[in-house]
Parts: sequence; structure tokens; C-alpha cells
Amino acid sequence: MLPRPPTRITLALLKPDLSANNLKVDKVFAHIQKNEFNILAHKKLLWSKADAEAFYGEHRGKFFFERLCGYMTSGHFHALILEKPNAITDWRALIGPTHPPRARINAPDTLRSLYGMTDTRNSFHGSDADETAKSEIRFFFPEFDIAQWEANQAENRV
Ligand SMILES: Nc1ncnc2c1ncn2[C@@H]1O[C@H](COP(=O)(O)OP(=O)(O)OP(=O)(O)O)[C@@H](O)[C@H]1O
Repeated sequence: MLPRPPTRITLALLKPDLSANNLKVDKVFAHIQKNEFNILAHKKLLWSKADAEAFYGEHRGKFFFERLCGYMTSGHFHALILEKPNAITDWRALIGPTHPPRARINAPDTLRSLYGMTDTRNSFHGSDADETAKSEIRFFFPEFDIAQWEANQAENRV
């Protein structure tokens, strides 16, 4: 049997504005399947202000920080671990530019173009690098054994 190509993992969020609409959530999940991501874990969460401030701590002090934390605590949202070769770049390509109005002009087929509302309410998140993905996965899924996942990857390669 041929070895499977190595895969990567990323943390994806379907933010509260999108998660409030089950029809949209179903469409996004269909899109995720169609683009051949493997969903390794999935949970629906409701954040406290402290949770939002902890996750978005790097943005503390920026003009949009309070708005961002208010938005992320406004309702339930979905967190997913997605797996695929190039999961990080593929998921970020699928969701598109951070700002939906720009996405509608420059990347009209992306999820933020289709579903995002404003610069803050942009409906999705995706990790931007391997190390960030791991730390974000630990934040949302402390029970997910990254070391074990990496060991399984290495085994599949021999
Ligand atoms: N100029 C802005 N005005 C309002 N909100 C913003 C602005 N820039 C970023 N945000 C909000 O802060 C979040 C985090 O910003 P960041 O720069 O990390 O963008 P990103 O990496 O594209 O988005 P994410 O981290 O959610 O994938 C954005 O997703 C958006 O909700």
C-alpha cells in the first residue's frame, strides 16, 4: 500500500454571526467536506468575556479589541480541528481575506465574501502557521493529543 501524503492540522472557527444560522452552518459544513478536510474534532461553545480576551490577547489595545470581544461573546460558535495536506493554507484560502467587503471584490468565491458581514463580523477564523495552529488547538481542545496525532503521522509515512 502506498504511504498516505503527510497531513497538517488547523483550528477553524465558525464565528457567532454565522453559527446563529443553521442553514448557513450546514452549507459551510458541506463546503468543508467538498474540499476534502477531515474533521478530527468539533465542539460548540459559548465564551465569557475572559475567554475572548485570552484568545485575542495579541489585539488588546487595538481600536477594534472591545468590539471583537463583544462579537465573540454574542452567541454560540463552532470550533473545529481540520486535517488535510496543507490544511492551514487551504482553509485560509477557502475563507478568504479578513475583511469581507474586500473579499467580495478580490476573492468573491471565498466564505468570507459569501457570508461575512463587516470587518469585525467576518464569520470565520483560521490559524496562520503550524505553531499557532497547535497552540490554538490546545486552547480549544486541551483533550486532543497532538503528540499522538504527530506519532500517527510519522507511522503512516514509513
Ligand atoms: N480593522 C479591523 N476592524 C475591525 N475588526 C477587525 C479588524 N482587523 C481585525 N479584526 C477582527 O479581529 C480578528 C482577528 O484579526 P487578525 O488580524 O488576526 O485577522 P485574521 O488572522 O484574518 O482573522 P482570524 O484571526 O479571525 O482568522 C479578525 O478576524 C476580525 O474579526
